[in-house]
Amino acid sequence: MQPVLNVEDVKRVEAGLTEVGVSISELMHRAGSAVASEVIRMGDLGSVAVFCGLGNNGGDGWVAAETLHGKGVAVTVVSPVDPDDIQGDLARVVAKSAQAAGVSIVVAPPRDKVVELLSGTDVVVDAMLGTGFHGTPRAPFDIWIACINASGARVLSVDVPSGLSAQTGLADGECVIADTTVTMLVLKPGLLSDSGRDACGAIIVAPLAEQTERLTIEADPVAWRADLDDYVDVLEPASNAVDKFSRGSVLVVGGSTRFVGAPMMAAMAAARAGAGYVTLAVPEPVAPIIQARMMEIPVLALPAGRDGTFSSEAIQLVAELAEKRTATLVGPGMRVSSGTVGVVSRLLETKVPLVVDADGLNCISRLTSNRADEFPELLRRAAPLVLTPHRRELGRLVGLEDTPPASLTAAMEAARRIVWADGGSELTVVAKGSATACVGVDVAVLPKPGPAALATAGSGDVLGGVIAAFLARSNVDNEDIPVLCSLACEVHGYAGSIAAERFGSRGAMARDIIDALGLAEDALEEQMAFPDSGGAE
Ligand SMILES: NC(=O)C1=CN([C@@H]2O[C@H](COP(=O)(O)OP(=O)(O)OC[C@H]3O[C@@H](n4cnc5c(N)ncnc54)[C@H](OP(=O)(O)O)[C@@H]3O)[C@@H](O)[C@H]2O)[C@@H](O)CC1
Ligand SMILES: Nc1ncnc2c1ncn2[C@@H]1O[C@H](COP(=O)(O)OP(=O)(O)O)[C@@H](O)[C@H]1O
Ligand SMILES: [K+]
Repeated sequence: MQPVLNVEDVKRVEAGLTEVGVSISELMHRAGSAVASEVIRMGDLGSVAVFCGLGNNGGDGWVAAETLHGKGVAVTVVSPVDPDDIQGDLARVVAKSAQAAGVSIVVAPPRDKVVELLSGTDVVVDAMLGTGFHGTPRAPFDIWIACINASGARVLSVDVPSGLSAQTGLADGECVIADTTVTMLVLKPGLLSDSGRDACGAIIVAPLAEQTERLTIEADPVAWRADLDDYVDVLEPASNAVDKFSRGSVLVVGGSTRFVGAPMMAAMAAARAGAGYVTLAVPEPVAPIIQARMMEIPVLALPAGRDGTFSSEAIQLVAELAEKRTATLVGPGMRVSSGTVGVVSRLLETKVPLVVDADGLNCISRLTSNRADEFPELLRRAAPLVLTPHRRELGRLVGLEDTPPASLTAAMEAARRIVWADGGSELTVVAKGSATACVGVDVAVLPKPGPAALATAGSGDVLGGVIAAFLARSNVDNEDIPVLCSLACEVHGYAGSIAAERFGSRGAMARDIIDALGLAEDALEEQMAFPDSGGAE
């Protein structure tokens, strides 16, 4: 797994490196030379334009420009001010050095000059704004960013695309859309989430020093990005000596007269994700409709109230059904009523692995008056418990119903309030979004995010089914459940890619993701076994 550090903690690595004798100036030289190497690797370098800002991000750009110039590349630096007028000492020194070496410099060009320069440029190095960026890009950078994005040149961003927050992944104004981002020392969360996913292109981490890895771990990574080989041990190896029960049995509890599709999708997804036996428990009025559409999955009709949701008579029956299965998923399409709240709280008392999704989560919010983090005894149990909220559901769980988490880091923070209050390794919160974090008490694991095709109604029900199937199929220790959930997210994401290929990136529906799950898992397993064979990136 690769560590991800909050931007403020990157400073601790920087300080640690200074203590072992690697100065900031030395780091800047190494950063600039890492950028230059990557530019050269990009090839076809007729001419390169390096757009520099006034801080150390700009300093990296000046070093890269001088290095490229020294290798005979035609390079022009675009700077808002003359090197002598750069305020920061470090950046001024490297800018003057580049100037003395004969690098061509254009100072404060008007927009039409920038456009003209870009029209003859093959590669742009974006060294305007780095981790010191805050707010909205001011002139001239706002103009330069727009011109660069419109230019069609290949773009390499230094540390982070200018205009993007390396911490939140949000961009208040326009940000550079890069083909490649060479980020210094370590991954930062904003590169992996929200607008960062579109802006960064391929991300290359330049560690800059051999001590970086140790110092990064000492600086307490906010999350770990999973690699395929991290998943090798979390699922049981394939065997022919199985029957349908030993392959894992899943109970899906959900549905109401208002929502019939959600529990069906979750149950189908659990079956496609390899559970040998899936049973669906739904309120009695909708059971015949659902059974008529489900061939492989038995549907159990449980007592319902006049509102079309589970009634209190269903509570004990559901618990007894769950105790006979390897894992249970509760929530899809269930609505919030006194009966469904009772079902969820009773299931939490059982001894079986449990996934709570959708209205199951809203039942927990109802039970705790939106403060799940203040009632840890409700969630504390011996068997695994996985909550799968999207950001609005997560907000409702922790008193942020009016201001749900708006970034990956905010979502991880909200999820941590729940898991840290609980304190046990049985609980994992899968904080879903355009980037998802699987947050346990000791670690937050970031799966490789799937395509935007996943943003379609029912896609969350599918993920709930996959996680339940994986819990049913796996024997991992509680500590490894965040990794197991991360694998479930990657299978879901890969299935989204297959569905998008088949039905179009905008046409894929949740049912298509379900149908691709089995192929997606096979393909991922193949990539795990033969990591160098390529496959979907
Ligand atoms: N960490 C490390 O070990 C290493 C870090 N390194 C590099 O240092 C970078 C961080 O450098 P940094 O701290 O100087 O900040 P940086 O991103 O250049 O920005 C500051 C400048 O931007 C300006 N500015 C801010 N907001 C703005 C806005 N909205 N619109 C316009 N301007 C705005 C701000 O102006 P101010 O707000 O102060 O008026 C100031 O002039 C980091 O990303 C990496 O590339 C490497 O050298 C090697 C090792
Ligand atoms: N832009 C996106 N890129 C990648 N994955 C996404 C994106 N938007 C949503 N997802 C994923 O799709 C799923 C949507 O879940 P959810 O919001 O619960 O949907 P629903 O309630 O409609 O079933 C989650 O797994 C989420 O991580
Ligand atoms: K930048």
